[in-house]
Amino acid sequence: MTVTVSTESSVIDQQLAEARAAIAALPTLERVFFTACGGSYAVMMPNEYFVSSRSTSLETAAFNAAEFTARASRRVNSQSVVILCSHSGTTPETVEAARHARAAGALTVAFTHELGSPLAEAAEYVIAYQHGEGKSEAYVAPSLMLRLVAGLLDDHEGSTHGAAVDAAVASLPSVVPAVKAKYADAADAWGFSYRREELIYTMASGSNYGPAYSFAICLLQEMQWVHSAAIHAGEYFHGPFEITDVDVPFIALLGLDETRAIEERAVKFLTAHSERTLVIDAKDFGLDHLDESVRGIAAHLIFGVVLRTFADALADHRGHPLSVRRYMWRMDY
Ligand SMILES: N[C@@H]1[C@@H](O)[C@H](O)[C@@H](COP(=O)(O)O)O[C@@H]1O
Repeated sequence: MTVTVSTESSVIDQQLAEARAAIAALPTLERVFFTACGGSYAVMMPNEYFVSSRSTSLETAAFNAAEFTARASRRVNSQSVVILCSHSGTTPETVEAARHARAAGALTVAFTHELGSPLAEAAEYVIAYQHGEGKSEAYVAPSLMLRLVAGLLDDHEGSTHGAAVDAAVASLPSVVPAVKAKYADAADAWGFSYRREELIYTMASGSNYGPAYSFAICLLQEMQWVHSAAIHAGEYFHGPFEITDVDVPFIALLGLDETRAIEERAVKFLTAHSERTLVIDAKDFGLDHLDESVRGIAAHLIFGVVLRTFADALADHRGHPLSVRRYMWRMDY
């Protein structure tokens, strides 16, 4: 059995504080870019939503790392922060994006599980998040990135997101086990019922699009070899709703952020025309204790956990472990 050793939480707190202080010390900050690949890119999406919907002065964008480098935007410069993420720290596109951003004069902050990895070497600041056995839900990549971004906004604009986000993240170690237990039976029943399904779509908007995207491309396509696509709930009525039918499976997310009405409109149509829709509503996550100002942006942290519970159940009933790959990491590509 592989034992995954994670960095101590006190060390991670120090890394987070150092990265935040370095960003605050920039003479001018105009832009925050987020870039990564695959599941790590999906982690970026809610953070781009957070900056975009809350900031009064900063430009922001999230890119696949290969495209970030290929675009070679001249707006990536000394007035920019570039936040990167790679679990392994070895994904070549993400390492290259860090080198590119640094050469362009941007401040680079990398989230990775692997200290000493090429990405950790390439970036100026590194936050080594926890993963695997013994991890704390407060110290995984999505939680830490949200804390960094809230702190960045507070430092730059005098906002007060940090305390509420920190409190939300600190509550995760108690919220997550309860949520997992709550969905265990539903996930098992869904996994059994959908075990022979060849195609399952996902749908969401706003800060929850990232988890929907990650479930479609990482868990269904990569890890289960099930056809899928993440459909933006606002885009649903502009093409995708034509494939809706009684027997076409969807997982539709209802979040708590400003875009919930967009998701509700799509779910209303979907459930009227399909008998195979699983709706996961963040109102059922038990997040009422969180400050209302951050409940919406915190919900994606729980969607990730809940969707993983469904993926574990599906993998179990399909007899197809989530670790199996045909091509990834097995050959040159
Ligand atoms: N599901 C993801 C993939 O989408 C990603 O390509 C890969 C490398 O990612 P990272 O750069 O985070 O190591 O890891 C995971 O398996």
